[in-house]
Order: sequence, then structure tokens, then C-alpha cells
Amino acid sequence: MVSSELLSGLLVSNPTAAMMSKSALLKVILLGDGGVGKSSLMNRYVTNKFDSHLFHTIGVEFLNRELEVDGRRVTLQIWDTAGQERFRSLRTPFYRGSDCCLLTFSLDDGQSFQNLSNWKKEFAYYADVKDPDSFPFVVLGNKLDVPERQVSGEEARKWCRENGGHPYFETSAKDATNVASAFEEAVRRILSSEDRDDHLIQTDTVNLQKKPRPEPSCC
Ligand SMILES: Nc1nc2c(ncn2[C@@H]2O[C@H](COP(=O)(O)OP(=O)(O)OP(=O)(O)O)[C@@H](O)[C@H]2O)c(=O)[nH]1
Ligand SMILES: [Mg+2]
Repeated sequence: MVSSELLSGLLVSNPTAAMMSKSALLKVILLGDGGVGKSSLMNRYVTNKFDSHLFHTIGVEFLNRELEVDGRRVTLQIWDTAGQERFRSLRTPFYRGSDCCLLTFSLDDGQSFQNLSNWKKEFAYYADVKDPDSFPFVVLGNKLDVPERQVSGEEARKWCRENGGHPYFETSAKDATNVASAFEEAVRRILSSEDRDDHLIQTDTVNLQKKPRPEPSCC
């Protein structure tokens, strides 16, 4: 009798017998003013942790998370950028190749909301996006848990409507409100846009249930 370990070893060493599955690698980038909570949103989504004394980001960082949306398994590569103006030249080279841009502001900071248009322009310029209004942007109003609100939901939705019909989420990285929904919507937006095949990569997943086709026996 063949042990399952041996069978697994045989299948792995014989990739033609194993069925390789495909997973989409999607690059999502978080942009917005310094302090609005971009790093906190990424950390909440990927590690389910929140730090109330997080340092400003310098340059860019990224984390991956696998998820399934509407039956499609994808690997989300989340790029977190430094929002402070002095780090502009460190972040902009990383915009190219993004599949979705999460424009983030803080609900308790009206200026960060006013700056959304600048972030959108900066992204479109450095990512070389020809038609920004048809690119998948998602807008996040973060720090929903803070009572001193400076931006109303109505105002934010109006901006989204008038600037390309972007989806809008009010989130709290602190108490995890709507964070997963926002990232899932980003994936939906990307998958519904056309021409996704260029983002398919081979993963190492091997389906051990599928039996290898028997070699034709020689007489
Ligand atoms: N109350 C509350 N505080 C938050 C929330 N998200 C982030 N913060 C806090 O706001 C501060 C700034 O958060 P960061 O995640 O570092 O902000 P950032 O957008 O990454 O800032 P830069 O890296 O400078 O661009 C930190 O002290 C966080 O703990 C939230 O949803 N609610
Ligand atoms: Mg940060």
C-alpha cells in the first residue's frame, strides 16, 4: 500500500501528474495624508492588530493576504505608503502596476478629505493611468470610532459620485469596522474590470485528489 506521504512526494516530483491551480496576484495601494490610518488599516486587515502609537511610515511597505471573493481565490498584495509630503519621492516610484488604489482620509480631519483630489492626481500621474475615472479607486473615510467628526457621509459620497463613481466605506482600523469589506470591494472592482489574465500567477498549490493519468503500458 502506498502511504499518503509517498503519494504526495510522487505527485510533487511529477508536476505533469499534479494539477497546478492559478491564483490572481492583485496589487492594491493605500494613499492619503500622513496620520489618516493607512498602516493601521493594512495591519488590521492582515494581522488583525491595532497599535494606538504607530510611527509614521517612511517610504513604502507591503504585506500579502490571501482571500476568496465570490469563489475566486486571490492573493492581495497591499502596499502601504508614507503620506507625509517629505516622503513623496520615496513613495511615487511604487505606484506603477497597481490594480486598485485606496484613497484614504480621516473622518476627523477635513483637510485630509480636501486632499483626496491631489492624491488621485498624484496616483494617476505616477502610475501612468490614462483615464482615472475608469480606474478602480475605492475611497475610505477612516477613524469612524472618533466622535469629533469633520466630514459627513453625505459630503464624502457626493465627492465619490462626482469624481468617477467610486465606492465609499467608512472604516475604523481601531475597532475593525468595515475594514475587510473595503478590501473585498477592492478585489471585486479589480476582478470586474477587463483583461485580468496578465495578473494570473502559478501558485504552488497541488491537488492531491486528482489521480495521475496512467502511463500507457508497453507490450
Ligand atoms: N481612533 C482611531 N485611531 C486610529 C485609527 N486608525 C489609525 N489610528 C491612529 O492614528 C495614528 C496614525 O495612524 P497610521 O496608521 O500610522 O497613519 P498613516 O496613514 O499610516 O500615516 P503615515 O504613515 O504617516 O502616512 C496612529 O496613532 C493610529 O493608532 C482608527 O480607525 N481609529
Ligand atoms: Mg503609515
